[in-house]
Amino acid sequence: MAAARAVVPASWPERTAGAGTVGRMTSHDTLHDGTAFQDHYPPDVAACFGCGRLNEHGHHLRTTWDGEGTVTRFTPGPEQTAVPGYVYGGLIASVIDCAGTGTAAGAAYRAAGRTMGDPDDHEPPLRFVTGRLEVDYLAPTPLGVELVVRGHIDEIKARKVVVSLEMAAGDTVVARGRVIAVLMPATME
Ligand SMILES: CCCCCCCC(=O)SCCNC(=O)CCNC(=O)[C@H](O)C(C)(C)COP(=O)(O)OP(=O)(O)OC[C@H]1O[C@@H](n2cnc3c(N)ncnc32)[C@H](O)[C@@H]1OP(=O)(O)O
Repeated sequence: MAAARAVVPASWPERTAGAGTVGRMTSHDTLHDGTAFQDHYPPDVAACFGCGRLNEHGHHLRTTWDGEGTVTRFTPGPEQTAVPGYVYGGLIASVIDCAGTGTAAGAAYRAAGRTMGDPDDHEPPLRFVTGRLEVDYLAPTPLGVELVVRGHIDEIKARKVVVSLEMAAGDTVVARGRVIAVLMPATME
């Protein structure tokens, strides 16, 4: 356990709602302009295969606020087949993963009273990686249908955000997941 490696501003804990609490909407929260959290990732962490806008081969997953929660939408192509007509489970996990880490980043900025992409914000970026990913596959996921993942922030601490997620294909909930997102350690820079 090496808290000293955390890339987190000294002011962070005092500016959150408090360790162990669920983040709430604040008056500082202005990221409701249609841009996605991933649109504002610094270039050095914008190459993720799932959500990096700079990865030309990736999925370019984008997560936005939807009220107090978040939403991520993705329509798998036919190359994402598991068995004919149905989506590969690893892809489903990937979508939940990046929806979770994206939600964590958005929630952390919101809790800190910061706005992602604010050019006047010179504090260190809050970058989250996956510490734990859980996925329950509840129903076969049809190809050719937009998948809608809704994220809910369960817990925010200084170095950790826990997000629960639900994926639907049309009216059918096909998967549920949970992501424990942890501030990216300096060793990954
Ligand atoms: C930046 C955006 C890029 C896009 C990211 C897309 C998602 C990804 O694919 S990321 C790549 C996959 N993930 C990785 O490679 C991460 C590899 N793992 C690591 O670097 C470390 O183990 C890391 C950072 C997860 C945790 O580091 P560590 O120093 O152990 O964290 P630490 O400070 O002790 O723990 C912080 C909190 O997280 C919890 N935690 C850490 N790891 C885990 C885990 N595996 N399971 C559950 N909880 C965990 C701790 O219990 C602690 O919680 P609490 O405060 O409640 O006690």
